[in-house]
Amino acid sequence: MEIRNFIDGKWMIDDGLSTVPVVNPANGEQLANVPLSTKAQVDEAVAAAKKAQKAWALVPAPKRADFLYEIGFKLKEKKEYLAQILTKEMGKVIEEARGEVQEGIDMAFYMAGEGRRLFGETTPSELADKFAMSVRAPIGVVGLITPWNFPIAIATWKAFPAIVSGNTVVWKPATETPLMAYEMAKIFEEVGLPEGVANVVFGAGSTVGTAMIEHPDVKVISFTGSTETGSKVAELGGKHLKKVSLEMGGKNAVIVMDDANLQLAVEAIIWSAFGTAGQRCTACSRVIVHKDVKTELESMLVKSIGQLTIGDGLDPTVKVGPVINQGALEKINRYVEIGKKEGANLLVGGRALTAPPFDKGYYFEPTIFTDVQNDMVIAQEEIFGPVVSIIEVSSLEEAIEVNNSVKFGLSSSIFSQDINKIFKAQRDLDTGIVYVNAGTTGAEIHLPFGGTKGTGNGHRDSGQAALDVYTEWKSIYVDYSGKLQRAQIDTEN
Ligand SMILES: NC(=O)C1=CN([C@@H]2O[C@H](COP(=O)(O)OP(=O)(O)OC[C@H]3O[C@@H](n4cnc5c(N)ncnc54)[C@H](OP(=O)(O)O)[C@@H]3O)[C@@H](O)[C@H]2O)C=CC1
Ligand SMILES: O=C(O)CCC(=O)C(=O)O
Repeated sequence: MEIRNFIDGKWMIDDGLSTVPVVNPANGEQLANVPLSTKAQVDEAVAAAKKAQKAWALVPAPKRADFLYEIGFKLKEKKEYLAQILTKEMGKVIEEARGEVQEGIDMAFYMAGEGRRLFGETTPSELADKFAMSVRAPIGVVGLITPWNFPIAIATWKAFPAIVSGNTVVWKPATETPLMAYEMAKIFEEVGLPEGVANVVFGAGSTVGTAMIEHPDVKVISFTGSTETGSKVAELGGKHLKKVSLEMGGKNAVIVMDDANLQLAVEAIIWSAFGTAGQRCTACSRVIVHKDVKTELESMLVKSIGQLTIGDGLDPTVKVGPVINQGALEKINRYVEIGKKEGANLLVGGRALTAPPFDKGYYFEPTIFTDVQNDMVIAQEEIFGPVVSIIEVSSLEEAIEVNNSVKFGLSSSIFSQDINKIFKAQRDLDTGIVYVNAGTTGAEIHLPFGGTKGTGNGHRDSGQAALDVYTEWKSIYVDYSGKLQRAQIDTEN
């Protein structure tokens, strides 16, 4: 199958472009070819988006929202079909793929609801016969750059709030996982979204992403990906005075206190560390455990890991699928070797699986290191694979300090039954998301999603907060006194 760019409501025939294969990480099967677009396609897409934007902004927001409802219904109708493709291109197990498509459906309906809200403010004026209000105004053409680990959900977190608030979008999906974007473009076409409102341009980040950021008609860049790439995006965006929203890496921890329900903590750690083979920015990659329960927690974790089936995510009995590609496998392996050299003890796992039936895909055993010191590389850097470090602490204060000592600030979690400890922790943990008696993953789409420090730059995806990325506040004063009333004139003296 040849994937095509979707620009101005049309499928482009870019015969001159080179292509790269899209590969199923579970078994090496070639699924499609994706074009490597150039600046020329970006220019075309941005021109189409710019042309469409003025008219789109004048469509009443509830009518814009009607398209999102239609998109939501289509996603629902195609949920199983899309989930199967998602598992094939990205590797996550089918129940997680269904969950991801569901996030897209939820986001479509949630943001469609915004078409009848998009609340502004009215306030009293200082002056008589004067009305004061503020409204959200669209910004223009928005560029979206998305990663491979959530190839549909993250795009919906960005595209839907942008579209409902009157912007038009140019979306560059990750080259590794273009099929979800291709399917989404088909849905844009099927629901009759006006030409140019949503455009999809496939290709390498260094070419297509850069061309989008540098384009003078792209006013906002919304990026999710690694901290390394995000900082390049911010630098280039800053140079071109773009509004840039960044969601980047994480080094998330589950804190297990001495009074925790250990069974619950174990289930949460297993799910949030090894779900999606650890390739979530919210994945648990550190367990910060109170010394009094460390040994018991470790033996429960080892027992639980033994029950995880590894394999092709399309098999419903499989709990841990492959990682995305050979490069990821090698990166995870490197970190495991570093951990061993640093003196951490390998409790379980630690190897890539290369013998049949795993030899055609990219599989890594769920891995736990224990006796990890907080300053070790494996305790500080994002590994983005199924590897967890256990760090022992003696108090809640120490647990919070360890949690906060990394350069990232996305998600954290505490297991305790003591309300005082829980409230202290939710106040002092410095991440954008805090879970209590639950793992570090599983964000809901109607709350802000994002993090502090090296994870973000102050913006958020999802929830009402996402609207702040795609709108400008406009304050409007209407004077109906019929005379010139001068504000800011002090008449008292
Ligand atoms: N905080 C959050 O919300 C989330 C963060 N992440 C983070 O994303 C990372 C994994 O995703 P991954 O795709 O590898 O991340 P990358 O940063 O490599 O890529 C993300 C996107 O940026 C593009 N890109 C690459 N280079 C540039 C560039 N110079 N200019 C503009 N765009 C560029 C990529 O394109 P291409 O690859 O096609 O070349 C891709 O579409 C992890 O670090 C993870 O923590 C993931 C999900 C959520
Ligand atoms: O697990 C979650 O809450 C969402 C994770 C996510 O979006 C990501 O890892 O990219």
